[in-house]
Amino acid sequence: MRYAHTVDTVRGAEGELMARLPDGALMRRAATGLARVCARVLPRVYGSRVVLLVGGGDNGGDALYAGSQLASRGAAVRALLVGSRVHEGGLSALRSAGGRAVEVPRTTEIPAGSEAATEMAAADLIVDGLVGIGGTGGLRGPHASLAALAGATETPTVAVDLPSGIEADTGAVEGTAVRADVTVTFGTHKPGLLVSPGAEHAGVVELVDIGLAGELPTARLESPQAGDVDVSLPRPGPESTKYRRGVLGMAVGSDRYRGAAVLAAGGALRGGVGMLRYAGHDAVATEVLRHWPEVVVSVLDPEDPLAGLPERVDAWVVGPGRGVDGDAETELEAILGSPLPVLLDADAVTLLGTRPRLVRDREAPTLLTPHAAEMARLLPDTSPREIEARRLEYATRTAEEYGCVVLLKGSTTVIAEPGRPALADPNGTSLLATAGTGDVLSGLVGSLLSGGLAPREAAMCGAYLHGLAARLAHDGGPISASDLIGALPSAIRALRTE
Ligand SMILES: NC(=O)C1=CN([C@@H]2O[C@H](COP(=O)(O)OP(=O)(O)OC[C@H]3O[C@@H](n4cnc5c(N)ncnc54)[C@H](O)[C@@H]3O)[C@@H](O)[C@H]2O)[C@@H](O)CC1
Ligand SMILES: [K+]
Repeated sequence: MRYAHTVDTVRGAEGELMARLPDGALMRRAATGLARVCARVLPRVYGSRVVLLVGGGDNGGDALYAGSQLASRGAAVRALLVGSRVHEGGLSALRSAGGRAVEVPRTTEIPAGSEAATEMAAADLIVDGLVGIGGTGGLRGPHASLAALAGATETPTVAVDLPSGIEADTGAVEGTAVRADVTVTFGTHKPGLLVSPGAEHAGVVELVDIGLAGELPTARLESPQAGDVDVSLPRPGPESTKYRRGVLGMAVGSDRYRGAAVLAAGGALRGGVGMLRYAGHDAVATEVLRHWPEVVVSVLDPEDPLAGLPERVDAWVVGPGRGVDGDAETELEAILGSPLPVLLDADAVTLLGTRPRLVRDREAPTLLTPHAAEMARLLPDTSPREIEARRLEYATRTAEEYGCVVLLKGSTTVIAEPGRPALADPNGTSLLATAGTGDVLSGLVGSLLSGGLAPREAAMCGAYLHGLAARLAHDGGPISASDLIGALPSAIRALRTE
């Protein structure tokens, strides 16, 4: 698991630790770790050209001290100072090691042809020490234009603590932000490094141990790795039967949207469900059976659909392609009235927007899996764009307001449960941005719910495997939701070799 803590928590922990250590010890640890990573990124340190972007705070101080270490190993290091002040200790260390520093004029626009821009383009490495956890709001003045000019070069870029311009606690990006190839972060991850859009600016994230672990409380956010999914995933043992492995009920798809049912069923079957009981009208049920003969189908009578819903199941998936008419609403109400775990996706989430009490008043485990537009129907005062910009915040808010577990789909899948650390899936990929992948996810996560996992863990494992399957299915061209189903078994197998 990767753990991330908010700025306030990091500052508190650093304060405790600093009180017991000699002055400057933490910054020395941070700068040494940073210099080590920079040396790995450079083809060779001796003779290389390094440009430091240095803001007025301790983030700039880290860059200056690391720069001094590279300079003492023979790199030509030049610092561009943009803050209204500069870390004096760092600056004198750089100068003593033979590095040079120039003040950048504090005009807002630094032109593309300026000396600073030319130097960045010609360098072997840019080190971004503009702002770290002390940054507030979008980058201002020369900070913004240096970040933009750095982004216009091909020069490898290492960000100090976090890419300047991303909000440490949320991953929100307002305006220009540095795009790093590698981010060297200190003591613990910051949420913004694990959640998009911030995560997309961070590149490979390297954590430098500065001795903070003992001072840190429970994380705000966790990001599962292959081993975490591997230990949580239910696997059949010698005593398993189809019933013990879990029976999933599925009220998904309609005569109009038959594909949703076929895809969700595929996700459940390849996710390892013991038995899948599908309920739907004749045409869609026939289609499911044609694709997956192993499914046990209940054909619903249009005159009395509730009577045909299967009873002996361990969990339910409801919603994708099911519609939002009166029948769909009555069915949703009936299923939520059971004491079983229920996953609500797509149309079921839309219906919930008009009947929030259906979940708010429910005590049994409930998991919602909306994308941003569906989530916006649950939080009428917001918009999909706002949700995408602040995923962690809105997933957490929805979980709290509805009193259930929420998996917010998209660039970074975020999972929130009241009172528990949120989870950020590390496997997000734009390969998944194609119709039907959400249906596969609902079936996959449903199979894990029926196998006995709690909603948060089922969502964590499902999201991880879903992204991994997309990557494994990808051989250079686009993939479709059906390819994803085929790759799920390899994704489960790959957990042990990742
Ligand atoms: N506190 C500690 O014990 C340690 C801190 N370290 C470093 O210190 C950093 C935090 O340092 P600071 O608290 O000095 O803060 P920062 O260096 O992150 O930023 C503060 C400076 O940036 C300016 N600024 C803030 N937002 C801006 C914006 N949007 N546009 C332009 N300028 C902006 C401020 O005016 C101030 O000069 C960490 O990220 C890390 O790199 C490390 O050395 C490890 C130890
Ligand atoms: K930075």
